[in-house]
Amino acid sequence: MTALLEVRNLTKSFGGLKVTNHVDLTLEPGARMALIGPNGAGKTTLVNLITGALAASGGSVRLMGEDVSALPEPVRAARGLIRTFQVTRLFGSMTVAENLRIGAIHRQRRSYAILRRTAVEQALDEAVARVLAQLRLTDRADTPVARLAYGEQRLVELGIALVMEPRVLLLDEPAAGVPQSESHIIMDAIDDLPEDLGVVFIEHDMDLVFRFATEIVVLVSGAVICTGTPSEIAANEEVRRVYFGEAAH
Ligand SMILES: Nc1ncnc2c1ncn2[C@@H]1O[C@H](COP(=O)(O)OP(=O)(O)OP(=O)(O)O)[C@@H](O)[C@H]1O
Repeated sequence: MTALLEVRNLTKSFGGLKVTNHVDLTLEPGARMALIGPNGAGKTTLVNLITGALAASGGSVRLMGEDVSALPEPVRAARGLIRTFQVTRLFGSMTVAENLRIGAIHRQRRSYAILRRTAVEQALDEAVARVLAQLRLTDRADTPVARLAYGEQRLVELGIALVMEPRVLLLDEPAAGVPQSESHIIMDAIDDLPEDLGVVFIEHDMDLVFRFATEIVVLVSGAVICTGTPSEIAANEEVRRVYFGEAAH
């Protein structure tokens, strides 16, 4: 089976500072991969290199077997490499459905070009309705985003990514800023995503990581120090020492 995403030897330097150091990652369909590491470990930079927001100094990114390393960010997005941001970027005065429609229009450009106008409108409505239902936001469709609780705003942000029909979804701290009592709503939504999708998420809350990840990648000083299942990572001495700050015995 071809991996959804294959990152090989990815490297990035800012001047003399190597912030991504020969990183290898493989994401299979259905994976929920958590990217963890101390502040400044290079997690966001790695996501930016994968999406093409930042140009790599070396290495390659393959999406469903195809080398996309030389492609700009919008072209990678059009092929299904979609990301969300640490801080929400929504249109507060517009409704939930209108925000999702913007994502749907981006998607439309890539595949509805041959349809008639009414068919396009219908396809947009259907795509928005599908994602609203998937995220249990249907009853919020006509509410301006600024009136939603922050946790729901983050769900809308996830919705915009979903309406673009990702094959690989990269989430930069999807539950950041959401009260802990509500963060499971977002993680449950991620957990419920279609089986054939691959998800990479940056998360600092270890409870969420160990509850939702199928695979964990530990990044320290730009390099992957360990990759494994949650139980393998929990048992790894080096991770406990370097990342969780436990004294070596
Ligand atoms: N544009 C830039 N120019 C110079 N250095 C940068 C730039 N962007 C990031 N860095 C540096 O790269 C390193 C990694 O930053 P990055 O934001 O990727 O880490 P992170 O693991 O996502 O951190 P956090 O958990 O705090 O979000 C840091 O030392 C940061 O200062």
